[in-house]
Amino acid sequence: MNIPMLLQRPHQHFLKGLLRTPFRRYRFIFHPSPHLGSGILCAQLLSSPGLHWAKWMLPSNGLTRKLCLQTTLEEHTEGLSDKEQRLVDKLYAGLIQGQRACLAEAITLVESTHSRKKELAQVLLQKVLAHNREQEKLNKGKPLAFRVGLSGPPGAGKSTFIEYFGKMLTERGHKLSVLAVDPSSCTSGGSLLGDKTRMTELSRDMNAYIRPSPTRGTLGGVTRTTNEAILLCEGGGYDVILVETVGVGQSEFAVTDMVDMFILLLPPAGGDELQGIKRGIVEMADLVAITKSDGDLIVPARRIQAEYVSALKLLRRRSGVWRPKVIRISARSGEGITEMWDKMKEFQEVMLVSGELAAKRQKQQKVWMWNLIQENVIEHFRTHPAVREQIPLLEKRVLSGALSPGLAADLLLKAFKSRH
Ligand SMILES: Nc1nc2c(ncn2[C@@H]2O[C@H](COP(=O)(O)OP(=O)(O)OP(=O)(O)O)[C@@H](O)[C@H]2O)c(=O)[nH]1
Repeated sequence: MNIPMLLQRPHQHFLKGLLRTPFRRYRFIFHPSPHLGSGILCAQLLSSPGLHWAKWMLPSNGLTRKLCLQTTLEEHTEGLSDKEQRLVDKLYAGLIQGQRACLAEAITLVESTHSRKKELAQVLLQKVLAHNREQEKLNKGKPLAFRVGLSGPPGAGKSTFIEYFGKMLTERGHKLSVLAVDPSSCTSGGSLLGDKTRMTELSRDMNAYIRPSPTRGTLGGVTRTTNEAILLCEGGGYDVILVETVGVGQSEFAVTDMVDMFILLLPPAGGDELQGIKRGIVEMADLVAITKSDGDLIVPARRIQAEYVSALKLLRRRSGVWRPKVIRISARSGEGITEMWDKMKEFQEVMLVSGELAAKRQKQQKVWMWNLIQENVIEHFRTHPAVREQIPLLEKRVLSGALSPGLAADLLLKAFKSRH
């Protein structure tokens, strides 16, 4: 049902009352008078928990804008069929009881590109988030899981390390989940990262959950689903979450925005082999571990360690309480791995006590939100009818040099704004 409404300044108190009513089933069309404080109104509308659909009539030029499409858990739940409700309830119950099959199905739901499934995933996520918040309160505000990013060039020894490290953690009573981010799998359609065959023993361990990278979507899409998968794993009681990424491209940078601690694994190899490692990513590392420090490789491992110790000294400090460390490990002999875990726990502790961890997570939430907005806005722009039809021609003219890129961008933006 559509309910047209004229709002004027004296009616603001009426609006406040209205915002408290359960008007989920209605559609509201607001006609504010020109002098009405529209900013205040917008803010009130957007913060209204039940608002599902509203149209904003701009009286000056008659333009109709969809002001907001804000959906809430309550509304989603209301709109679910019995079958959908049963699915969400089943996944939620199974997930928080620690059933791996339910966690796997929940992550598949989050990764789905089907619009209805995406909605169901959001309902489930909201429930899991509420559960996680509750648990965190019981945990005296301490985060439920230690989120660790792990990156390194191909062949650095990541999977061998995860297998050893993961077994050590589960033997100590931890629950570990390994999530992979590999944007190359989006184009190639297949991924080895996080592949169970790479970590045969760990994948059989009931206290470990290994999830390969989704093979569809953009890097933005993959990071979104990985972020959501982290929350689901936390709901499932996993207290250590490793996010593994291959050391090429932008994926490691994306991962640093999802985790509490970022670890770089480097093989004891010369400069040539390490060229694939972007300098910037070394700067992001909280811990650098030189792998394969055993047998004949101990000597080169020591050399690389010394090189990185000096290199890190020159870098600007990112934390007031933690200095990045460089250690040597071997997943074959096990050397250095217990010490590595000790260092990781030390990092977590100092970051927690100093408040840097909470600040970092807050900042990450904001980055995550803006990344999603950025991706959606660009998509919206590209698919806008007025823009879409002009893109091929303008691109051609830019390529031939007949039009400057700046002017082409201006023209497209103008087309976007004029028929928005
Ligand atoms: N000597 C020695 N060799 C190792 C160690 N860890 C891994 N390797 C070897 O290094 C090679 C690469 O190891 P992986 O664990 O597959 O490396 P990765 O980084 O997962 O490689 P990608 O799957 O290509 O990303 C294998 O041949 C391993 O046997 C170690 O601690 N010591």
